[in-house]
Amino acid sequence: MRTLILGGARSGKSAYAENLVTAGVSGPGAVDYVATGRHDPDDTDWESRIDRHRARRPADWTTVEGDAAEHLRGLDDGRTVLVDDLGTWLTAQIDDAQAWDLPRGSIADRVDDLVDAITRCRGTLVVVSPETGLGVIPETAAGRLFRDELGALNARVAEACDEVALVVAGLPTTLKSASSAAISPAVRTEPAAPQSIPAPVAAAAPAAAPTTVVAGTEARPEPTAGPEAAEFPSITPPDAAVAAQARDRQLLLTKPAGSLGRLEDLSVWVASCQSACPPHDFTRARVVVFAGDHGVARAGVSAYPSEVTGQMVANIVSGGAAVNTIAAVSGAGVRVEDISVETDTAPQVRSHKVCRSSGSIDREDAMTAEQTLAAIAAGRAIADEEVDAGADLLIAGEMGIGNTTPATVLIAALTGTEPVAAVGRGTGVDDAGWMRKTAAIRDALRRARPVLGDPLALLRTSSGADLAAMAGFLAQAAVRRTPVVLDGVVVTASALLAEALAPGAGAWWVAGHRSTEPAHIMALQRLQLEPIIEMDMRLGEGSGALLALPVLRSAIVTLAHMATFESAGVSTEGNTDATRSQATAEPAGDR
Ligand SMILES: O=C(O)c1ccc[n+]([C@@H]2O[C@H](COP(=O)([O-])O)[C@@H](O)[C@H]2O)c1
Ligand SMILES: Cc1cc2nc[nH]c2cc1C
Repeated sequence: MRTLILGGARSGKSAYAENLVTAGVSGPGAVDYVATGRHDPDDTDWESRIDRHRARRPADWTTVEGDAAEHLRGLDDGRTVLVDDLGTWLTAQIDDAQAWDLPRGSIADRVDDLVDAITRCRGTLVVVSPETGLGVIPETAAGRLFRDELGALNARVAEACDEVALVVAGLPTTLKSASSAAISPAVRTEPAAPQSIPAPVAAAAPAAAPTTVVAGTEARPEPTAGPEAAEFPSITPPDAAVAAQARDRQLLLTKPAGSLGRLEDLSVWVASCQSACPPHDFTRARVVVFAGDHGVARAGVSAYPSEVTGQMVANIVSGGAAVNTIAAVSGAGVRVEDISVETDTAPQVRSHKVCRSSGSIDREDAMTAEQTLAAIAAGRAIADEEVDAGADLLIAGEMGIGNTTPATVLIAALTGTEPVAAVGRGTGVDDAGWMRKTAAIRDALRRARPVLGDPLALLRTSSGADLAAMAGFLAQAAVRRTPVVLDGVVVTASALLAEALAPGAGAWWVAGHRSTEPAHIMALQRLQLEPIIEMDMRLGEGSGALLALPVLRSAIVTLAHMATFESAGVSTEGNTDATRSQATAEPAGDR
């Protein structure tokens, strides 16, 4: 896939391109950043601009300087390359050819060479280029030459690329789209009109094989994993000795003992996860959005059609979803993974794809046993990739039309709740849709009950590949001693299964928020987790967890950076033993 990102000066084109690359990268160290700007020690403004760009890039990216065309030609299939940008590349070519006073076209051979390399590039390529042709005609001959040469170069590169976007004032507009993945009018901001929801599937429909096929349009072997995918080592809890140190340190800080309330518990938890008191702020917080479709959506259980799942994956890749905007404020990187989306998605987000849609759990298994293991293995591999790339805080988010149905089934099954008490409105189904959803959940629960004591079988019959992958991800985060902020009802349903697969994993998680879904409350109670915030959200994508992240960061800075009574010369009078013992008491169990 080749993508060209155009934009004016300070339009946000580089940040957009970086986000595009980061959202889809499948492994650590897999990004080459081709820096086309040349250093000029005499130009401090230019040098500080280069520094700013460099500081923004993840540490595990490889910076490549030199001949961009040559680098693109030598590339392996699996690599992702960001070329930033063609304006400085062109300047260097004109400089080298001393062509500023020559006629247009004097560096045609170099332009041909680059366009040829882009056309043949086998990796995933994102090219940034300035759009200079919209302003006033430059006053100098050199300025006019540059503008014209760049306009011609952009046109040729746009021709060679599959997708082209123009960024204006930070907002991307798609000029050329590779596939139907572009958002269609089916993505609504309001719930669908009832008549657009497919008719419900008859409850007595005969059981069928799961509607799962091999991913991708190209022939690709279905991913496999052995039984070891679901075997987790015993989980070691966060460091209890450091937790005690952190509690003691809280008492030294310039505030009445216990006055920061739950912030104090959170700071103790982070310190114990990091085995460090004082704890440090997260250096690489990451949200991974697990995307998948669900056959049960065809029973009319959601307010939106299944096509929205693939369309929203493209939206997340482009940086336009809620998760992208909130992550930017909370200081987290975004990655989206197509685990089981029905439609085709961009190649860079589907390297862990297990199947196209999961089965309709009201009448068939969600997956085969092999796919269940492959999905858990995918989630574990994604967690490993993130931790290996330096992630020190993980968030699981999800996107999948119909996914609150399997989530509710899992939670109701594991907490012994009646469907009517657990079923929520999801994306906003109307009353008729809610009744169809309740009937589907009732039918799915009937299929789930015989396998309640077997987490693997429960995932296979009653979840989805995306939920199974999240369970693997959450459990593996605990194996890797990496703290996690949970999101809404779907992520928390997967967390219940992760705890069943890897007992003790829950000690590494906090609940970011409480969504409006009734089943979410039950799942949180079962995990003994108290949500950090409650904002009546029901979006998913990791949005609620991301909103809680600044609270977690605040907990860290208070414990790490507040002055002590001693250092600030503040009297400890009144900081009585009574308040002290109250504050040092073990947290009530709920985090
Ligand atoms: O996170 C939640 O608690 C939550 C609650 C309701 C809906 N969602 C999102 O909405 C979609 C599922 O809703 P539905 O109605 O299609 O089952 C899926 O993409 C979720 O991310 C998420
Ligand atoms: C547009 C849309 C965005 C979402 N994000 C998570 N779930 C979603 C569901 C819909 C329908």
